[in-house]
Amino acid sequence: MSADLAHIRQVMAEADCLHPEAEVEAAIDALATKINAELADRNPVVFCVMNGGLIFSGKLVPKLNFPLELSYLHATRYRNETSGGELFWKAKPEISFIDRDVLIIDDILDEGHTLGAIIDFCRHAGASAVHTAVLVDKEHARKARPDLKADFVGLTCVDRYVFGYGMDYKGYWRNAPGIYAVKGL
Ligand SMILES: O=P(O)(O)OC[C@H]1O[C@H](OP(=O)(O)OP(=O)(O)O)[C@H](O)[C@@H]1O
Ligand code: HPA
Repeated sequence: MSADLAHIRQVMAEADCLHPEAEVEAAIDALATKINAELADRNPVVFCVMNGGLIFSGKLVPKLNFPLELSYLHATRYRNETSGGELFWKAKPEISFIDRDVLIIDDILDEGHTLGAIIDFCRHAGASAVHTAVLVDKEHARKARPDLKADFVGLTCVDRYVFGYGMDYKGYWRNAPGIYAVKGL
């Protein structure tokens, strides 16, 4: 079904900006500094989690100043909806990472089902260490594994449905240049 573009435009017009572009860019800079300090000698395989991780990865990876290999994987459980379902692998990693450090880059750690499943997959597939970077960690008490934290977190956000910087509202506004919360959600 095609999207109602008037509704999509209205969502942007009415959204609350939680983190403007300059703040997000500063957070990405700070994350890069930390990752450069911690992973410089690890020769990692870096995986962008599509689709949401695309913008964040594109901004972060060029700021990493050490040798790495870059690829992608695609696991999804929201499928353009605003609540999650079962995790579905659209693309498993193709590049080998046996006995390698892996760095997973995703846009948001919400309930954590997605990141948890990706970490499990990478460990079972032979990664020697799995590091995780998320642009946003959403603060609430519904985490699938309360002990699961991302190693590198750019920003936190309140418990609302957010979009921008790769995160979508019904497939749209991944291009929004800041992190916005949908009115009423
Ligand atoms: O912590 P969770 O509650 O599991 O949610 C976080 C995941 O949900 C989103 O992906 P989505 O399933 O929407 O796929 P997409 O990236 O292709 O939009 C987001 O990009 C994370 O990967
Ligand atoms: O708040 C969110 N926004 C966009 N995508 C998401 N995936 C999980 N939570 C969210």
